[in-house]
Amino acid sequence: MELVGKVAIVTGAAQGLGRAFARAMIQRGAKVCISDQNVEKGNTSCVALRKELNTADVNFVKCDVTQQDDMKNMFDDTVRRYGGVDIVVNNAGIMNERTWSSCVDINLKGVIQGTLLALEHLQERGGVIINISSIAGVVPVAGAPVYTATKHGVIGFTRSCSVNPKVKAANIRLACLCPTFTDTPILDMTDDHFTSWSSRQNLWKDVEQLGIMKVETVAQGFIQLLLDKDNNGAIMTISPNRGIQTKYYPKARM
Ligand SMILES: NC(=O)C1=CN([C@@H]2O[C@H](COP(=O)(O)OP(=O)(O)OC[C@H]3O[C@@H](n4cnc5c(N)ncnc54)[C@H](O)[C@@H]3O)[C@@H](O)[C@H]2O)C=CC1
Ligand SMILES: CC/C=C\C[C@H](O)C(=O)/C=C/C=C/C=C\C=C\[C@@H](O)C/C=C\CCC(=O)O
Repeated sequence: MELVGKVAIVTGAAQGLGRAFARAMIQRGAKVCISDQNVEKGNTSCVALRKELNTADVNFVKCDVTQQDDMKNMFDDTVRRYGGVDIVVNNAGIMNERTWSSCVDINLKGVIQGTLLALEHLQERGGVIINISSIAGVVPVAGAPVYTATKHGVIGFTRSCSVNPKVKAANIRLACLCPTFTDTPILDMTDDHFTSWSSRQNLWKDVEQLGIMKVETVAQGFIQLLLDKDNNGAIMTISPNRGIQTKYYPKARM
């Protein structure tokens, strides 16, 4: 029960990896706010987690990460309910090369907004910010250039925040999680998600090459990243062929 007394927020947690991250933290004693733009799925998942884990320490808040008011309300509601925040997981993300501007709004700007609000809320008692990137944040992906740009941006932003002296002085830690393909609805992509300069077929070749991991496998890596107290600025990749690898980039030259 390593997270007893801790309060966590997870965005995009109505399903998929976000719900798995929330479950794993609740199982370790944390009180968790799950948020999502999908109210129906969010409420259903909240009820299911309460029943499955026999706890009342999970609540759902509607939050579209592209809406600043929603984001602020998510934090304020959590502080009102649980007295503070210790862990913020900026997880919400989509794969859509056609509506590429909304992909940037959700996958990158949403993570930036969530991180900036988290830094404000964690200043007093410190804490951890885990931003969900992807292996597409580390390697080029011909089939999904916009998605890849957002995930590269998440890593650059997170690492830059991690080397800020103010962040270290406030006892705040930031890290990125970079899994490869994992069995969630995001994989239910169709050709409508792509343009002539991206390709579902091309991306699916990568799926076939890399394989598809179970959500539980990625959640194990997430918990390992969360509980490692000395990994500020770390990038954790998780893949079928190389397992969990944590990388530390050279410190920035000031
Ligand atoms: N499943 C995979 O193969 C991989 C996923 N990822 C990343 O993991 C994160 C979670 O993805 P999955 O669980 O796989 O996808 P998913 O599609 O199962 O879940 C994404 C969740 O985000 C929510 N969401 C979408 N737009 C939102 C918005 N504007 N505001 C708030 N919530 C919103 C959706 O309603 C959904 O519940 C994403 O950032 C994704 O890029 C990274 C590597 C691999
Ligand atoms: C359906 C798309 C949904 C989500 C995409 C997700 O973020 C994702 O995992 C994307 C992966 C894209 C991979 C593309 C190319 C892979 C190239 C290979 O060379 C493998 C690269 C690195 C492997 C790293 C390892 O540890 O094995």
